[in-house]
Amino acid sequence: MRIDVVSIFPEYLDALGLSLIGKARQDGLLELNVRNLRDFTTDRHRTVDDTPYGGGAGMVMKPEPWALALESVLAGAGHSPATAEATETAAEVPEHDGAGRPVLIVPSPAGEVFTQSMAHELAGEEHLVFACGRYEGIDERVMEWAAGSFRVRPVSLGDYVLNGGEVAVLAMVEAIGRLIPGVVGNPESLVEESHSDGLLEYPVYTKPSVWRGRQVPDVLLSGNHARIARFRRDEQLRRTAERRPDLIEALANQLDSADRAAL
Ligand SMILES: NC(=S)c1ccno1
Repeated sequence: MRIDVVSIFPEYLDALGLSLIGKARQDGLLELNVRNLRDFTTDRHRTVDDTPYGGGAGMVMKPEPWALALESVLAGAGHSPATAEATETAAEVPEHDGAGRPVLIVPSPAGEVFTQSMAHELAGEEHLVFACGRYEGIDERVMEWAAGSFRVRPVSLGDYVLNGGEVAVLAMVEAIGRLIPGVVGNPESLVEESHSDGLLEYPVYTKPSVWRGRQVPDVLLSGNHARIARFRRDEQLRRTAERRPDLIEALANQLDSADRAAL
């Protein structure tokens, strides 16, 4: 997978050189390129923002530096940018082109919510591009223009506001990157995770069996795999009902009688 990121704070993404994602890059499983949006400005002050039309507080990111930066991303990946005249909106781009176009992910509180399911979906893509907005956001015409060459997806980590998209990109690249085959040493560890089956994960324990007077649940020391599996499923259900009742609602018709007994 190829990932391109455009930001006015490229050093924010340095953390993606560490740990599993860093190793995946060294192993050639993941290519990551970071561009500084200011390198695509033309004035002495490398200006990337201006006042909003219609008034209001804050500043808006200018469209032209973004278009130049995204055209550089396309060129770097061997794509030819669609001309602005060729397509006014994504709707005008033939569907079969969609599969070939990179996904442009724009972190925004106004986006669709990022989920584990979306992470799996995006982990199957060949080329992801992340546009890190700052200030009050990016001129909307950039997303309209980009739809001619990208599948544009505004995405939110959750219902809160950050100062920019960089922190969201760190989270999404980690969530997506770890799902790429070969990145996580033991793929089995990806199976029983929170949200992998629609439930929160069960509690985990390790040695010593008694720690500061607290005993590991006996069933986990029993060696009875059926009982252990039932205990873990019950803990998942209990935790999910307690912390995320919305997820239980979504699974209501999939729970069997043993599951319901745990709630
Ligand atoms: N909630 C998200 S992803 C965000 C991006 C910028 N501000 O908030």
